[in-house]
Amino acid sequence: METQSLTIDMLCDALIKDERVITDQERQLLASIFQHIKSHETPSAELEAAIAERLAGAVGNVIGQRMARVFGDAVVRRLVDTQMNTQAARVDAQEPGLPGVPMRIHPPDALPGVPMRIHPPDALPGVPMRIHPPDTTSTRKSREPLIGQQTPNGQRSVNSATIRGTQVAVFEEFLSKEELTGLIEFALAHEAHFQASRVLVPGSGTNNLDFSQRRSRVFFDLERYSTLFTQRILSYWPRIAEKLEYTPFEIAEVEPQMTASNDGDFFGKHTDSTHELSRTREITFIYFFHREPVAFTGGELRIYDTSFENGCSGASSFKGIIPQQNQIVFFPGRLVHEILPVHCPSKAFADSRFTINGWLHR
Ligand SMILES: O=C(O)CCC(=O)C(=O)O
Ligand SMILES: [Fe+2]
Repeated sequence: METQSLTIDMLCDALIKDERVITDQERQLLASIFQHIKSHETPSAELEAAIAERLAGAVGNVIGQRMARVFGDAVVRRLVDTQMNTQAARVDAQEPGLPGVPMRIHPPDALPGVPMRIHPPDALPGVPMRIHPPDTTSTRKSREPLIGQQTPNGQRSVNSATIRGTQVAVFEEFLSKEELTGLIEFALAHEAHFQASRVLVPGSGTNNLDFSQRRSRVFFDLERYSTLFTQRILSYWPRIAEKLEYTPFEIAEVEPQMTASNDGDFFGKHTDSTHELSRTREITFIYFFHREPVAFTGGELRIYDTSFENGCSGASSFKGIIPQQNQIVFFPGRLVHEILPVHCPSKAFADSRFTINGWLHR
C-alpha cells in the first residue's frame, strides 16, 4: 500500500511538471490569485477558505482531465510497445535468422487476416484500382520509388476512379523535442553514408540512377530511429487509418529511410506502389525535419488527385504541403506525388531538407 501511494506521489510530481498538464503561465497565475486572496481583507476566515476551496476545485477538475489524457496516452503507448516486443520475440523464436523474412506486427486493433478495404471517397464499386495485375513471379521488394507512371500535367477531369490527393493525414509534433534533437545529430553525423537516390523504371525491374526524375541523397541504416519510427507509427496506426478512410489492416512491415535534399534537388511526379516490385507499399509516409534555423526554401510535397482509369494519372488538382519541422504526412502510395525543387543557398549538407520517408506494407 505504501509503495502504491509512493508511486502515485511520484507520478503526480512528474505530471505537474508536464506542460501538457499545467503551463508555467497558469502556475504563476494561480500562485498570484491565491496570494491575492490571502493578502486582501476578507470579511471572514470562513469566506476566505470557501473561495480558496471553490477555486481549487475548479482548477483540480481541469488538471485532472489533462492528467488523464497524458496518462491515458502514455499507458496506450506502453501497451502497444509491450505487445510489439512480445510479438517480435515470438517471430524471432519461430524464424531464427531467416534473411529477408519481414517482421509481422499486429497493430493494436487490427485483427490478423481481416481484409483491407479502401474507401476512396468517390470510387465506383467494381472499378479496378490496380494498374497491373499482381506480379506472381517476383517477391523481391525494392527500396526505390517508381517513376514513369505519371501523366503529363494533363487537365483530366477527376472522375469516379479517382482517389483524391486530399486523402492525406498530417500529424504535427511527431517526435518529442529530445528525440528530434537526437535525430538531427544522427543525420548530420552520418553524412558520409548517404548515397545518390535511385528510382524504379516500369518494365525494367531495375533500380536506376536517373537525375532527370529525382535528385537527392538517401541513407538506409537508421539504427534505433528505424525502431522508433516503426513503433511510433504503429501506435498512431488506428488514427492514421481513420484519417485516410482505411479499415486498419495488418501492417506487414514499416520500411523507413532517410533522404537529404539540397540545393536544386527534387523528385518528379511518381507513384510509390504501382511497380511489380513495390506493390505491397500501401501507404507512404514523409516526416520532415531540419536544423534550426531553417536554411532552405521550396521542397513542397504535392499530392495529386489520381485517376486509375487506363493506367494511372495525376490530375491538375493537388494538396500542397510545405515541409514543417517535426511534421509527418501519410497518404496512399498509389497517389501521384512530387517534391518541388529545394533552394538551399549555403549548399551545406547540414542545411538540407531532411525526411524520414518510407512505406507501410500490407
Ligand atoms: O524526399 C521526400 O520528401 C520523399 C520522396 C518520395 O516521394 C519518395 O521517397 O517516394
Ligand atoms: Fe514517393
